[in-house]
Amino acid sequence: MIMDRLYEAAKVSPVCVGLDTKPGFLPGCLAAKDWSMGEKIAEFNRRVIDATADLAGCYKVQVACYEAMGLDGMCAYADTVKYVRDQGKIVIGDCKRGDISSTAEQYAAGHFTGDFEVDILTVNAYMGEDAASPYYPYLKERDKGLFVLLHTSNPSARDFQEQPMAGGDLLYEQVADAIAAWGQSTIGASGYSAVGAVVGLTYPEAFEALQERCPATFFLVPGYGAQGGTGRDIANIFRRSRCAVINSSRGIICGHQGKTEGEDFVDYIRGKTAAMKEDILQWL
Ligand SMILES: O=C(O)c1cc(=O)[nH]c(=O)n1[C@@H]1O[C@H](COP(=O)(O)O)[C@@H](O)[C@H]1O
Repeated sequence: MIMDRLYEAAKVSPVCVGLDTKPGFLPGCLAAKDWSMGEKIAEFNRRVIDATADLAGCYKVQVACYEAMGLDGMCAYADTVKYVRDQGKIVIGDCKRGDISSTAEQYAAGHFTGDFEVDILTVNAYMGEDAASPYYPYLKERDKGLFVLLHTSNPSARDFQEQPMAGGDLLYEQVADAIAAWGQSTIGASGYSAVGAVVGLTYPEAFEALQERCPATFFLVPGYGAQGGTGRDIANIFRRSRCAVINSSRGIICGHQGKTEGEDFVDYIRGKTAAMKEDILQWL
């Protein structure tokens, strides 16, 4: 089961390297190549993956960065997710899809099979369960997983997600219970279900309460680094349970900026990945 694999990988390293690769992040040595932008970005990603594979628990590829470049960018996306899987590593497609069921069925087919096949997909289920259920058949039949948006990392997360509901719970607390229920029939040997949740590291108190409330939910936790989260923010949770992977994108893949334009750019990116792993594990 995919969350069992992710849990085992995360015990070795909870670092999720975020491949939110934008043209401005390329070092001069790649930017100068006589290739399409998509080809340069795919090569950058391959080199980052090669340089960090022994330090990273998994990778997350943010589709927006590739969609913004049109067909050339989507070829880079396809190349990148395939390359991660070919290395035997787990890849999360960060697409945050959410739509009525007949459309969600198409998103599920598009991201769990074919050119864009990933292991785990981020989905937005604030439309309700029928925005998530079309993905369920793939969880058991193709060993796929979901990370459902729960309490996001952005400052405006409070606008709606923290609104009180009739029974006294906040909206995101009700969503947490729903995510736990949706995953109930897919709980694997590690005790986690194939339906995980996204919780921002920028709200550590909410995260601690959610972990206690949902012990069978595995978490994708963005917000480390560029958004201000640190290893200390996850320490209390990781002392109880290794129930999460922590994503950093800009904080890792921009590690070379201002330092080098040369082929050694990967050394800086590797250094950032190692430092993040150490920063998280030092508290355990
Ligand atoms: O689903 C996500 O990964 C996500 C959810 C969330 O609440 N906040 C959040 O930042 N993300 C994603 O995590 C990544 C964070 O990037 P950095 O801030 O550069 O580390 C981006 O790909 C975001 O789209």
